[in-house]
Amino acid sequence: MIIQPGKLLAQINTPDDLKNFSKDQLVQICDELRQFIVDNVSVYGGHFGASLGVVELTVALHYVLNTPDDQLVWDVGHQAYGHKILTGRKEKFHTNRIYGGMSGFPKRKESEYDTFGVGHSSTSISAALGMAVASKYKGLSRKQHVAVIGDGSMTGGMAFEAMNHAGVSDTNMIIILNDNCMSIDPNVGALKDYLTDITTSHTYNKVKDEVWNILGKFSKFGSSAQEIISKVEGAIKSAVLKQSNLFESLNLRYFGPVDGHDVHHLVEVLSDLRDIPGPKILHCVTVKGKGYAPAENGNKTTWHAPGLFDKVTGEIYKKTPTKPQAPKYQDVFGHTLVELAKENDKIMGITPAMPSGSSLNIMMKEMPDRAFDVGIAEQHAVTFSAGLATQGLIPFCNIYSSFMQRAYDQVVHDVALQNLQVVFCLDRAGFAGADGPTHHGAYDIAYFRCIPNMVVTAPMDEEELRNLMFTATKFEGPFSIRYPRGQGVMPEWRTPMREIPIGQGRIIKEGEDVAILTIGHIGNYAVEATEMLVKEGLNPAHYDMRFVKPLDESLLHEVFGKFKKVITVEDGCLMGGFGSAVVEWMMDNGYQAQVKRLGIPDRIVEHGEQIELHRECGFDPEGIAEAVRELAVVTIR
Ligand SMILES: Cc1ncc(C[n+]2csc(CCOP(=O)(O)OP(=O)(O)O)c2C)c(N)n1
Ligand SMILES: CC(=O)[C@@H](O)[C@H](O)COP(=O)(O)O
Ligand SMILES: [Mg+2]
Repeated sequence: MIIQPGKLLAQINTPDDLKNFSKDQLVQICDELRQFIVDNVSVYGGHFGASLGVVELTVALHYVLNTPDDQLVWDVGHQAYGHKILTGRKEKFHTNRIYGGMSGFPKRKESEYDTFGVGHSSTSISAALGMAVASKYKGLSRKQHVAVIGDGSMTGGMAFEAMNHAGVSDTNMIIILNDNCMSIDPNVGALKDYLTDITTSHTYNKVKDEVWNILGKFSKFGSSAQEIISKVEGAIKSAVLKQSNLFESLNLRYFGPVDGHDVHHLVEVLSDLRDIPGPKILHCVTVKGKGYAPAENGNKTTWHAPGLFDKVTGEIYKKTPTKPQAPKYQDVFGHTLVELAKENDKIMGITPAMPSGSSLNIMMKEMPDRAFDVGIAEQHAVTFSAGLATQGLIPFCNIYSSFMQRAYDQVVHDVALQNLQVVFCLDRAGFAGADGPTHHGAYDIAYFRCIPNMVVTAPMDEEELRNLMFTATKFEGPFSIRYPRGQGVMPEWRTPMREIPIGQGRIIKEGEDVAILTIGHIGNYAVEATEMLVKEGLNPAHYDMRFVKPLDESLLHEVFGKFKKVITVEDGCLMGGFGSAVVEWMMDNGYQAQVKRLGIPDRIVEHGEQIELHRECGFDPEGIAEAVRELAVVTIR
């Protein structure tokens, strides 16, 4: 079903088309753009509240700027649906995040208007600054560079590293701080309080408006007039604000706060700012979910990415299961951590800005002094955990596999080198699904298993997850547990917990001719595959290795002693992953076997449902079965 846009939006395929409309028509264009997003996301899914919140900003930016020549970088990119629709992708917007369709995030290969590939937060200022410095170097002095960054993303350290550099760069750059007081969950930390302070300070805002008026009038009178105004403005601002303005202290001229839903005012402000040289920041106050009542007034976390919903009633569709459902792994983690923490007062919980996504919010609610949302700050989350561990506490640091890439040095330098007891729970390991390659947790097995001291594990089901979490509390060193996005397999998951000997795998099914070695949840596909194969008269064995590091050596002696044909299966990158570990072990121990490794190949795998991506990469149940069939008939050369 292709959804029809409103009358004006129908005439807009590029920002040049937008510029053909009068300023007075922009309000209607915003309404139609918002409606088009509601119509599509309610039926096809995707991120929601963030895009609604920047509709006016998006229209104003493309109206004022000369994109794609002027360069616009969206932070994270989950708010860029309006941008995509206005820049040539309205017709295919219904394929958003669907296998083979357009990406849910800006992507350079998708459009020349997508200046930078995004998905992970807090990169926009660095990227836009790089572009701005390049323009300056090339003598393109009129070109503008804009980074649009949310208040949540502004809590990421990279954003501050970039502002520190931008402040001394003398480049044409506007940072737009889209402040809606929300990350996915409510935003946290002292910066959030600081921004609220500015937004609500009446005295400051009154003076600011007056300064702005003067500035607006004189901004076109050349650089010496601007310099004087800038000094006056700076003096007034710091006299008025209790503390000096954070951004001004970093040499970024601060403008705002402005109403991010007043498209006319935004057009004026952006037109003025475009003519002011140097790095500057515009503080826009917006409402996440703006213009769609259930999202604007309801639970903003739910409406961040609500799934499909009835756009008229605002009812979010939930599947009504006919039989008891297995829980999500994240919920098993969340409840189990509380259970463990009740028994062991050393246990603490840490998440960098994903309390709902990781289910650490369960512990945050029950034990607020022992569970922390530290903002979008993966590096800090890891080193903060390391600090806790030095004091004899046992931090469970829960980070999505792909976001953990940010904190690699902290894992090595701050945790592993000191052999500290930090438990890393890597959620969303394996293919993330519709979020695509920026979010796939493809590399963690490879990048963790090469770190000395690190134990690397993956549970095949809920019971195993609980056992591994329990085991981690007894192990005095770094311990990682990876599990995927989505449901497990055990509706009755509250099993008693037991300690698993470090490095011990298990046999799932005896067999002959071919052995399948799996790691983690994907082992359930191997169970399906072996059931299919048995019906066909084949009888492969199946082992769930549980540990990538240390590997279960006695089990491997048994496997390679008995089988000359082995298949490894992992929902992780083939290069350097679990299969590689098995082959290395085989070589080191003098065995010879034909080994077929199944997993994520050495290329970028795009977005789609997890099962579609598993199929594409040949490790869905049928793919595993086919690999066994092929191997069963081939003899070693
Ligand atoms: C490095 C990293 N950590 C976590 C996330 C998950 N994440 C995506 S959007 C988001 C909240 C961003 O908040 P903000 O920038 O204020 O944007 P808003 O949704 O409020 O518009 C988070 C935590 C991410 N994309 N990247
Ligand atoms: C944009 C972003 O990074 C998050 O919103 C992410 O899409 C959340 O993923 P989950 O839905 O798996 O929690
Ligand atoms: Mg926000």
